[in-house]
Amino acid sequence: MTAPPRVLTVAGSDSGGGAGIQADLKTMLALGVHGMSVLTAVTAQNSLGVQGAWELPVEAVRAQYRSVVDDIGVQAVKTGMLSSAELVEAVADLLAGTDAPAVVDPVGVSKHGDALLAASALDSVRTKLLPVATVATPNLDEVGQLTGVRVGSEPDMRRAAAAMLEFGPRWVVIKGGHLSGDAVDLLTDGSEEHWLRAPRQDNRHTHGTGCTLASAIASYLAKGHPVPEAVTAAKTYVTGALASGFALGGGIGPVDHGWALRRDGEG
Ligand SMILES: Nc1ncnc2c1ncn2[C@@H]1O[C@H](COP(=O)(O)OP(=O)(O)O)[C@@H](O)[C@H]1O
Ligand SMILES: Cc1ncc(COP(=O)(O)O)c(N)n1
Repeated sequence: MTAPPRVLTVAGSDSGGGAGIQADLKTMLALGVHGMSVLTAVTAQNSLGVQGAWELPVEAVRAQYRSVVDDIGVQAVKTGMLSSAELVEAVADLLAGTDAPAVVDPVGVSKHGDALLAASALDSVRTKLLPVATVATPNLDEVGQLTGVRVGSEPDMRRAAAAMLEFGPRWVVIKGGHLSGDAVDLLTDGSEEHWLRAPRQDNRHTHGTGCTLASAIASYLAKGHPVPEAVTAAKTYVTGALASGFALGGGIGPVDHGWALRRDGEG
């Protein structure tokens, strides 16, 4: 068998298995690419929230990245929780020296409102990380934190996208998941505009949606799809995963990463 495309996630661990590295690797398996990971932080996390978080030393992050990229090679990289300014800057430097598209999910806070990025790291995200992103995928809270643009409606998403593009990513996806009505995301590079619309799933088990979307984009890019096709296919994957998200624990359960594998009616 020939090797599948290789995708690397640089992100934090979610012990509950719904978001972070665990969501990324499950998404990659479901989409038929070889998933690899550089761990940036460990969280004690479950359906109720984040009970603790511990960052890895910057040398440990650099060493994992070099081990993977120098031997195995990557066709796409996805970044998630980066925790501190020091880690943001180290990862931005590593991405700048890698010849593969980078999907940057500028993770700020968890669904429960727990901080996953220090406030002091925001400036490094703006000036170091976003300029090396092929696609940036902020949610509305992250857009607010990074640009100051508050999005309350679809027209505001255009202004938010323009403000994000000023930091230098090639493309931006403004995720409208937190608005009401249809789940609408705006993908743009400043000249093309693609509105990606899916019916809102009436399901509170949405833990990991952002990580899943970004990893799916990276997986489709690694398979050779251009950005608009990759983001459209990733939106279809996350919508299906959300539709069959399930209860686990006493709070917000995970999306179902395996839904696309079970479409043929198996177990
Ligand atoms: N209830 C929902 N129904 C359908 N799609 C949703 C729903 N909530 C979020 N999404 C979609 O999931 C993806 C992740 O968005 P969002 O939940 O806003 O990100 P994050 O996890 O970073 O907060 C987006 O494509 C968004 O439109
Ligand atoms: C380690 C880690 N990384 C990212 C998220 C964000 O995921 P979500 O916004 O879906 O809660 C998370 N909760 N934990």
